[in-house]
Amino acid sequence: MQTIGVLGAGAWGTALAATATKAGRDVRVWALEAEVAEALSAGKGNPVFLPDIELPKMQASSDMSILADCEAILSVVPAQHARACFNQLNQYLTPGVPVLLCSKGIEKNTLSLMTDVVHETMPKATPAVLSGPSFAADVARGLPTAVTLACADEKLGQTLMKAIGRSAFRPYWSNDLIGAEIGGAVKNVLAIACGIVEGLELGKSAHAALISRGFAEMTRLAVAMGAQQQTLAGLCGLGDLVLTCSSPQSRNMSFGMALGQGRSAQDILAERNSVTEGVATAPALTELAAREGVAMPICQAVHEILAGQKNVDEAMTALLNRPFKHEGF
Ligand SMILES: NC(=O)c1ccc[n+]([C@@H]2O[C@H](COP(=O)([O-])OP(=O)(O)OC[C@H]3O[C@@H](n4cnc5c(N)ncnc54)[C@H](O)[C@@H]3O)[C@@H](O)[C@H]2O)c1
Ligand SMILES: O=P(O)(O)OC[C@H](O)CO
Repeated sequence: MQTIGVLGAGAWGTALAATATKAGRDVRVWALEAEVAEALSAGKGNPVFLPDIELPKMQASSDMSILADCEAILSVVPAQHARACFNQLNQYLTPGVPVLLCSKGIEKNTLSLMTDVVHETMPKATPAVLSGPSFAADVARGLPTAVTLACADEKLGQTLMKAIGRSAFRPYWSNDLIGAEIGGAVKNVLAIACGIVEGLELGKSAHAALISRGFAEMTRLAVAMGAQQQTLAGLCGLGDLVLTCSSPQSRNMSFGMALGQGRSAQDILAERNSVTEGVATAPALTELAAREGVAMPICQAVHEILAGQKNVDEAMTALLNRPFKHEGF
């Protein structure tokens, strides 16, 4: 597998394109913004979404036909834009081509996971999922991490791992696509909650308790949707949850911190050109949890705050006054 297409040149698409280039692949990048495509093609990095990081030169275009006939596609557009992009991408795919889903979110209103969106828009494609603890800036700088690469077919999974893996970017194979998707989507909402706890200065004990109970929520939903429990204990679940809930380098966590400090969601988002996936995923997750009959009180509290149904203090008081119960998933 030599020719790799990358759909989306935000911070993560750019970092993955750089990784695959360093791994020796022939990489082609589709960027929505012409200025990003021009800068990447000229070897000037990505001044919009990954400024001040030196990157290898790569072929890029804002014309999606650049992805025609690639042997694999990495999809790295924000979850709420995936469907529109896939509708356009479909015409350029060869039958059976793997589409490795690297974004972390659930589609609003339809409650579709990204694999569902692939099935509905690109029936020729074979979906796979890449998820795990990985800040784009770290990966683009060549700092080491490990991620889950979930693919139903182990042989195809191995081929994809060899195509994009390097010593500093270590994929581990799993056959559990649903587990990998749910882990990545839910951790973003939980990171907003952790940020709120941090912004309210509730202390590190509260922070750790929230991560642990959040992990129980994530696992409950994933298992109810057919995932394997052990997947959530891996890189795409606990691994990414710990990373995203631990550092203001996370957009979701820093968004939550600002909310906890009393700022409005609208004001915080207006200052950003980057995506904060947990914001759109929170309402979708609340609906999905209700549909599956799964209790997700922390994620629901985030949704209630974002929907203006409760302020942060009211949401926190409600969480702390839930009935005592048996621990566990
Ligand atoms: N940045 C990270 O560290 C990181 C790591 C792992 C996963 N992810 C996931 O990758 C996905 C992309 O995030 P990112 O950080 O690369 O993005 P980003 O915040 O750096 O950039 C925003 C992206 O959204 C794109 N965009 C905006 N409007 C669009 C539209 N109408 N159609 C298509 N694309 C549009 C922009 O072109 C750009 O690529 C998200 O799901 C995120 O959760 C990000
Ligand atoms: O900056 P965030 O919160 O979107 O998190 C980035 C990655 O998903 C961390 O693995």
